[in-house]
Amino acid sequence: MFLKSARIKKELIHDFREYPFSIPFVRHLDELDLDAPITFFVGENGAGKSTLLEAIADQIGFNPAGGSTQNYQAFDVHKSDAALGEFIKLAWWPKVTNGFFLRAETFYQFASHVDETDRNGYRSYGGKSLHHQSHGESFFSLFQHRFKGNAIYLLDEPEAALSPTRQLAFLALLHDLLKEGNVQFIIATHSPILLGYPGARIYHFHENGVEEIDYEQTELYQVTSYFLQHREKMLADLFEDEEE
Ligand SMILES: Nc1ncnc2c1ncn2[C@@H]1O[C@H](COP(=O)(O)OP(=O)(O)OP(=O)(O)O)[C@@H](O)[C@H]1O
Repeated sequence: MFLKSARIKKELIHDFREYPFSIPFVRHLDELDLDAPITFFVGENGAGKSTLLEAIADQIGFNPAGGSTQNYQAFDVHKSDAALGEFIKLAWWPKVTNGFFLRAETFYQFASHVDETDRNGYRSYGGKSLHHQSHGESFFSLFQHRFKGNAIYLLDEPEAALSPTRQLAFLALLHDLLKEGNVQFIIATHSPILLGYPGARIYHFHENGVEEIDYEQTELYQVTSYFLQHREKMLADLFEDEEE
């Protein structure tokens, strides 16, 4: 583990009505402990998970549009500035700058950037251009070939392109990397499969701040398991109004 915590520099914030300070968790959170090998961020759409992940990436020196320190500002994506970056303070022991910030929505641009700059036969990406692999294959190639120890990985919805089977394979890959003990992951997710990684720390982002919760307490787990067990009832309730 490398990154111990992220503190919000409240002393620099003057107006909580302005974005990104208007996101509810920013007002309520002072410091978030991150001293776990694997930390998940969960919560409703718009709760601010990506905003915090992006700010952490920015402060590490990763390109906030996605990539590593080598890719910093190498490719630019509209609206990729880390709005909260300057307003957080990271505490390390020890500091690392190896790693990667995965953003599903800018992965296409990242793949183009790799096409322009790769000089070693796409060795870090499974031997072929990420554009010549399916969306899920290209994500998985990155995880399989580029992710190594002695590094920190920030992943924003890595499940976006992965089938359930590949998500399970991704868990196995995480497990192999974490076994070595010198790697740290912070992952924003909506996947009940990824979230099931044993012993992970789970932070729930909500209107009143950020709190640590157990897997079974998460809405992701509860809604998914209820849906799978009571699909017909749930759909009937959902469509009730429409059919009247
Ligand atoms: N450039 C921006 N200007 C103003 N508001 C923004 C901007 N970018 C994001 N927001 C708002 O900030 C809030 C937090 O967005 P963020 O993307 O961090 O949420 P999230 O928890 O990652 O959501 P999701 O689960 O949908 O990915 C949202 O309400 C969003 O609309």
